[in-house]
Amino acid sequence: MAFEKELKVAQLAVARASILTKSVFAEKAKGTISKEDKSPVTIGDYGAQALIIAAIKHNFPEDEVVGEEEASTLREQKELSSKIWNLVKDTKLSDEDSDTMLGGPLKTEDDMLNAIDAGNSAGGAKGRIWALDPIDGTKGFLRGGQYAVCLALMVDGDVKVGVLGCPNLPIDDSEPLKEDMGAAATDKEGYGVLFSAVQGEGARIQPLTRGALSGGHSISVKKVTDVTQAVMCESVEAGHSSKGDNAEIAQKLGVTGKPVQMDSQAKYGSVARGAGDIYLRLPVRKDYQEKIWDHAAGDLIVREAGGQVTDIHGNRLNFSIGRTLRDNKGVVATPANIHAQVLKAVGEVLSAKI
Ligand SMILES: Nc1ncnc2c1ncn2[C@@H]1O[C@H](COP(=O)(O)OS(=O)(=O)O)[C@@H](OP(=O)(O)O)[C@H]1O
Ligand SMILES: [Mg+2]
Repeated sequence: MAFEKELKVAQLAVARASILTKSVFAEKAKGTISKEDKSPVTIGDYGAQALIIAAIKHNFPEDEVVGEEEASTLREQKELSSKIWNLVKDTKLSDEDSDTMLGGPLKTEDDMLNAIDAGNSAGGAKGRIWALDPIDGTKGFLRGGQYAVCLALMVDGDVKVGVLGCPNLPIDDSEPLKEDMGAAATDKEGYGVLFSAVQGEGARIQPLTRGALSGGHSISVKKVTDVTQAVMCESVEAGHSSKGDNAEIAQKLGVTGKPVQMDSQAKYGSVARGAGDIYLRLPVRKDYQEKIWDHAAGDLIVREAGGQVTDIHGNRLNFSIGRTLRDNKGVVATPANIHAQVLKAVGEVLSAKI
């Protein structure tokens, strides 16, 4: 097996960071984090980034990380920083060996800030670079809906390992897809999954637990024989993907069901396990460049599960040119057997608008 250690570190680091995000949400639900704070997402984002980067740096000191956050403002906000530190220092997997593999707990608040700042890679086509989104789907996280802790390893610009922690997706693959499944406030029975993929070795899912991660099974996209029955997933925010274009494309394909709206890369995970079939991300603003941390893990997981992922022009997502996907526009993720058909409909609808 290739990238065995990288996969294990990524899975455990994402699981540990997911635990932190759940504690933050629980504090918010209890009212311990006051409303004026507006900071649950900041706390979760910074805390999860610190934990994951510390784990990467412990195991692979030479690797670079493209992380969504940086700590310069946090260094000036002492109160916020110590709040985050209080959570970070106490977040553990229940399995001691696993924590040890991640380098154990962080030692000082300064270590935490330095770990956050180590996510400053410019990305690119050379070497080993991790792409990290500590909380993707921030709005979903705040609502107790879908969000994801996302980590991918790129080698020379090619995604080799992808892991998505989705604390609020159901463990049961066959549960029909609906928005806001689960509640992040608790370790609710039956919710929380970890998707992983290694290039060339398929995609897997396992329950996202506090203990050592084991078990699980391989997943694959659903082979859609009749596209009119396909389940489409789309962003919640109208500003992130055009709802109108999505509806027109659905109509062109004859899709009858309503699209399921969910935040974050949980959409990629859902397509990969066959709970959803088509994920379209249709540009709203011409100038917006998608960020690599919003797509790297999901792209690999869907492709390894038998799906195809391209932009709206049919080009593979290009993770090798920096922190953004500036060569691409939008995303079309589907089972391989319907990708050409969906892409054609996307092209027809979007070209009519230019
Ligand atoms: N204008 C525009 N167009 C496209 N995408 C944008 C745009 N603005 C932001 N973002 C990024 O969208 C990430 C969340 O994507 P989602 O698919 O989860 O969207 S949604 O929350 O369901 O609307 C979100 O990631 P998070 O910030 O981690 O939540 C952003 O990086
Ligand atoms: Mg994101």
